[in-house]
Amino acid sequence: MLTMKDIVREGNPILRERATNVELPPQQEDIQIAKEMLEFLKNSQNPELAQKYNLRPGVGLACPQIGIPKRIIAVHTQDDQGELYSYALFNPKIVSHSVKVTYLEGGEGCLSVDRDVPGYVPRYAKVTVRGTTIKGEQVDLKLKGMPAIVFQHEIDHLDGIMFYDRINKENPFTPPSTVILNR
Ligand SMILES: Cc1nc(NNC(=O)[C@H](CC2CCCC2)CN(O)CO)c(F)c(N2CCN3CCOC[C@@H]3C2)n1
Ligand code: NI
Repeated sequence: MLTMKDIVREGNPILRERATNVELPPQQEDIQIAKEMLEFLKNSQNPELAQKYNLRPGVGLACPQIGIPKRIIAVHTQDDQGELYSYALFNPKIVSHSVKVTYLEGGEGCLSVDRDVPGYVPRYAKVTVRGTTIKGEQVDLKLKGMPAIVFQHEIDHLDGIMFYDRINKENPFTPPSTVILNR
């Protein structure tokens, strides 16, 4: 099982590289990686397991964060209606998005960043993400709210972008012109 020792931290150049597409249909090796990433997120949200294995809680994970530069992400989060979004996706990409942007009121963090970086991280309020599931099906996920933010954070990792790259340098708490999500 994946634990925090498997998570590379900022300073590792892999976090600044563009990850490569995986071969489709997904091969067993990549399916295994995707499953382990999703399992890590579930474990990290289980109080007993998180404490037992000293896991930082996570709702998303990108493959470069475990030292493998492949375009694989895992997301395990709920939206504000409490609906569960639990996906591992191969070669995900944003195929459309809203003009509107939103922010997590409390800012963002990252399992690869062992420090607080305050500030609003602008994200599209709505996105359609296209990718391939573990079953090999292509899906178009229409997302808003927390799931939309998580998928954008993870897809950024595949392009070597860290959340703090998007914080306004002059005024990190630039008043958002749109809805603010409560974390
Ligand atoms: C928002 C949040 N970010 C948590 N951590 N950071 C992460 O997931 C990073 C990715 C997220 C940072 C902002 C957007 C994506 C990891 N990243 O670096 C991957 O690239 C959380 F842990 C968390 N929640 C709320 C839901 N809760 C349910 C019960 O279990 C605990 C869990 C805690 N919400
Ligand atoms: Ni991250």
